[in-house]
Amino acid sequence: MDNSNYKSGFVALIGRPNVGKSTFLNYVVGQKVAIMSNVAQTTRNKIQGIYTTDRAQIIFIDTPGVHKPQTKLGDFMEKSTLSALDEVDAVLYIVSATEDRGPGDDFIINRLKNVKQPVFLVINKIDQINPNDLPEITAQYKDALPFAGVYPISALQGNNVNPLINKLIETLPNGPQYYPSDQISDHPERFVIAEMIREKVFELTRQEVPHSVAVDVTSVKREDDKHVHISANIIVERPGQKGIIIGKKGQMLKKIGTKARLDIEHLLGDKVFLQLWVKVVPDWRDKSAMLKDYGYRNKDY
Ligand SMILES: Nc1nc2c(ncn2[C@@H]2O[C@H](COP(=O)(O)OP(=O)(O)OP(=O)(O)O)[C@@H](O)[C@H]2O)c(=O)[nH]1
Repeated sequence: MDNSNYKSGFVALIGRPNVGKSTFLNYVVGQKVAIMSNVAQTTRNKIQGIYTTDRAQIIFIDTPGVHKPQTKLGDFMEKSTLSALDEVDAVLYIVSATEDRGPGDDFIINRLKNVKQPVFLVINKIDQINPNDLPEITAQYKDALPFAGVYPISALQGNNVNPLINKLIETLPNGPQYYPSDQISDHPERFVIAEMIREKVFELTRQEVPHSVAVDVTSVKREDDKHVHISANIIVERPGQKGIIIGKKGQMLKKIGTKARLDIEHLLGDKVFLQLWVKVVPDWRDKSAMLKDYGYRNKDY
């Protein structure tokens, strides 16, 4: 096969929390790789989703929501977001059509001013607005940067996503297919498994448990060619949070485990035994050394 016209490259997704970055990634990559939630700032790591066809490969970097750092974790997240921008071939700046431009956007726009690669403005959630309002929404952003293109989309329904992908491919340099076509994420399985468990914790406990929850997958063992045994710790900051996650007679933890197991089985295509423990580690977010242990590694993600 002649590969000389093959296009490939890295694309960063950037935008305020909750604008739909994970939803976009999931739509394009076609499988659940990034945590999705109504709660802001759940995407803590740069998660890569890989889109591959016979003419192009796009490796998406899902940056955490940009926000003002208050803890070492926040600091770390911000650094990794910004350094990602220097390494990519294009940037998708995603905004939500349902929210006005705010200080968070000004912050991002300021950072993007130094980016030399093409930046596309993606206006998401257009399924939520009256089409007549689109010009007014677009006007809030369109002159803020020399955008390489403006794309109103619905990441949830897929509207107008294909033209955006085609334009992105056009923009990318000629290059090799970096990853095999069946690979959707270059993260270790453990990371995706931890994210799936974290997602269930948020989904089921809602507002009761704050974002100071980490999941540490301690072992993934294959019993035979159809069965996988997984152990993981859910790490919280306070005993009260532990109580909520365990629930009355362990009911909540059981529910979290069952829902997470089904997702993990779907991911791995195997039967899974999932064992969950809840651990209290006070102030883990402020302990830099421990961030490493819980998988927030600057180099890897
Ligand atoms: N109606 C509608 N809802 C959307 C669309 N895209 C995302 N959402 C919803 O918006 C919420 C936030 O979406 P996410 O994909 O988690 O947002 P995110 O930008 O990754 O958020 P962070 O991880 O906090 O940075 C979810 O409830 C999504 O279902 C869309 O195109 N239309």
